[in-house]
Amino acid sequence: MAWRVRALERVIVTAVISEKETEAEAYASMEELKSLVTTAGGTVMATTVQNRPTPDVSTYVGKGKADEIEALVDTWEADVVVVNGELSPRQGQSLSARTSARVIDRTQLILDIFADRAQTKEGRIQVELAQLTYLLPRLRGQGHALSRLGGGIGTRGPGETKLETDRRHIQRRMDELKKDLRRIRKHRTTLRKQKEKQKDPQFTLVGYTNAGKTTLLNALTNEEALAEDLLFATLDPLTRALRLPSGLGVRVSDTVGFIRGLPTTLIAAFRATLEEVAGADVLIHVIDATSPEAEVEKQTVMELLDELGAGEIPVITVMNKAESLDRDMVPAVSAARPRLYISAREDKNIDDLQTVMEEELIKQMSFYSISIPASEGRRLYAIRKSTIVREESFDEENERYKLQGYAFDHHPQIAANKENDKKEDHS
Ligand SMILES: Nc1nc2c(ncn2[C@@H]2O[C@H](COP(=O)(O)OP(=O)(O)OP(=O)(O)O)[C@@H](O)[C@H]2O)c(=O)[nH]1
Repeated sequence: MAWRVRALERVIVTAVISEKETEAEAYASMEELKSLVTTAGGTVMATTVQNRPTPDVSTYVGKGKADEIEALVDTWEADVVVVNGELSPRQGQSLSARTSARVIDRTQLILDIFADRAQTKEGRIQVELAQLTYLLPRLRGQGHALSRLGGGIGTRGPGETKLETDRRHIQRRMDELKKDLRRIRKHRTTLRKQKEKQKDPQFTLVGYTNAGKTTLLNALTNEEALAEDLLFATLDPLTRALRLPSGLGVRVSDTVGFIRGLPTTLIAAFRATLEEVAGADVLIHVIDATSPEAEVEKQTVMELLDELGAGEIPVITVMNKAESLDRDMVPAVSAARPRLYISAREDKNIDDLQTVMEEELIKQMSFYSISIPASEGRRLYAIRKSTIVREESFDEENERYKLQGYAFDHHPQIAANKENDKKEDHS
C-alpha cells in the first residue's frame, strides 16, 4: 500500500500529550513511535509535541502546531509525518491538506510494519484485510486515501460515483480475502486436530514487542530463529518441540509482540497467533527487565490477554535480559512474583525456567502410579515421553516396570490403566 514508510524516507513525528497521560508515559510512547519508524526503515528528522487536554477534532494538533509541522516538513524536506495516535478520517484529511508530506498515524505505521514482516500466506492476507478494514471508513470524500489505492479522485460529483466503485471494489477484495482465510483455517484446524491427538502440552510465549520471546524460544530449544532488534520480528506463530528435564515432550510457540495503543481489532486479525495463545496450557510472559517502562508493558500485555479471553490461563512470568541489569538497579516491575530472572541471550537460568515449566504443568496434572510389563516397550516409551516421571524402578521377579509421576487426567494409557485396576479390584 502506498501509505508505507519506505526505506530512507525522512520522517517528522508528532503527538498530542493529553490529560490522560503522564509525561513519562507520553515520552516513552514517543520513543516507541520512533523505534517503529526505524523498524519501518524511515529516519526520524524531528519531533514535536503539543500539550492539550484532548486532540483537536478537526486537525488533531491545534492550528498553530499544524503550521509548525508544515514548517518542519519544509526545513527537513520530510516525506512523511507520523502522528502518535489514531487519526479520525476528518483529522487525517485536514492535516494532509496542510502539508506536502504524507500524513499517517500510529496504526497505519504498525500495519505497514506488519505488511513487511508477514511471512506466511495467512499472515499476508490478515495484514491486507486489516489494512482495508482501516481504510474503508476513511474513504468518504477522501481524495488522498483513494489516490493511495490508485483511484485518484478528490472532487465531488462524478468523484462520488467513483468512490462507490472503489468502495465496492474494496468490499469485494475483502470478501475474497475472508474466503481465502476460511480455507486456510479449515486446513489448519485439520492439522491442529492431528496435533491434538499427540496431546503434547502447549506453552506459548507472550510479551511486549522486543522483550526477547524469539531469543528465548531459541534458547529453550537450542535453535536459531531470526531474532532482531526490531519491533515485531515475529508475526507468524512458530512452534517447536522441546523435552523438559523429566523427558516430557512439550510444544513451545512464539507469538506476535504486543504493543500499547494497538487496536484490539488489529491484534484480533492475527487469528493464528490468538489460537496459539488461547489454546495454551501455560503462557510464558516474557518481560524486558531492563526497560524503564517494564511495568506499563506488563500491564499492556495482561490487559490484552484478558481481552483475548486468555486471562484464566496460568502464566509464568520471566524477567529477561537480567544480565544487563545493574546490581543495584531496581527493576521497574512490581507485582510479578514469583519472578524468574533469566538471560535468553546468554543462556542463563534457562534450566530453572524448564523446571518451573514442569512445576506449572504438575499443578494441572494428577499423581499416578503404574506397573507395566517389560515386554510392553512401546507403551513404556510413550508414558515416559508424555508424563512427568518422578520415580522409576524395575521389579526383576515379575519383569515389570513401576512408574510414578504426574499425568493429565485424560492421558490415554494412564486412564486405561486405571480402568484395568478397577476391573482387577472387582474380580
Ligand atoms: N541483553 C539482552 N538482550 C536480549 C536478551 N534476549 C533478547 N535480547 C535482545 O532483544 C532484542 C529482541 O529480541 P527478540 O527475541 O527478537 O524479541 P521478541 O520479543 O521476539 O520481539 P517481537 O518479535 O518484536 O515480539 C534482540 O536484539 C535480542 O538480541 C537477553 O537476555 N539479554
